[in-house]
Amino acid sequence: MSTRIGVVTFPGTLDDVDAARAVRLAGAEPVALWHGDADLRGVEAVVVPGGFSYGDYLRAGAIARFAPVMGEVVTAAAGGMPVLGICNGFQVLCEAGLLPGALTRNAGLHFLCRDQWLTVESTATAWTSRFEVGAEILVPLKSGEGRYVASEQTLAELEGEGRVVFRYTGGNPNGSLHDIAGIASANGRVVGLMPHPEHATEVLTGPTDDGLGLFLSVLDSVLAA
Ligand SMILES: NC(=O)CC[C@H](N)C(=O)O
Repeated sequence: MSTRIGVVTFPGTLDDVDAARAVRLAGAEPVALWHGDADLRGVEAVVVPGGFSYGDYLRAGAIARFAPVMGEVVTAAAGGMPVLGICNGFQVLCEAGLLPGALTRNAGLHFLCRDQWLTVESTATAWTSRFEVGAEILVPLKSGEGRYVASEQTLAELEGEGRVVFRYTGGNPNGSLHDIAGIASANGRVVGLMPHPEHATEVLTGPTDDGLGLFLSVLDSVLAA
């Protein structure tokens, strides 16, 4: 029986179809999770995908964190379930308190849409174990509120505990502090990143298939649990 991985849909989510496809390409079974249902349907990991949940009103991710499904995601994460937040999903995970810091307007105040090089800084997470530390990967970036900020103390903790998972390389596109593109929770089970690995799972449709490694990694972590 294949691993069941939930993919959350809020009003305004755009990237749930690609996230489900990435899950399927990795060999797992995607399970649709509706924002209004406080039910994770027996999944073993969750992806919170990108888009414009609730139209980015107030702040990107600020309303989505109150959706009934997010209460279940927070509880499951506390129990060690792997959770991946991509772009708007990363914003939602920060708003929900599963990851520290916040995503703010890009330094240039423009929405950016481009392919972006990242360095994998940590393989000690549920979502990056299949990579090599220092690997450079190319995946799409498309966001208006992608500038990662956090207090000096939080940044020092993230750096000191090896929880910066992805860093922008070849230029910082949005002014993120410490060039941070993605971070992990203290136990390495929850990861959020602004660029989109689910759009880079096959060379036919993405710039590379570099993003597939995240979806393959989580299968190892679920099997090992
Ligand atoms: N691609 C996305 O998920 C975009 C996230 C959010 N709407 C932003 O513009 O920052």
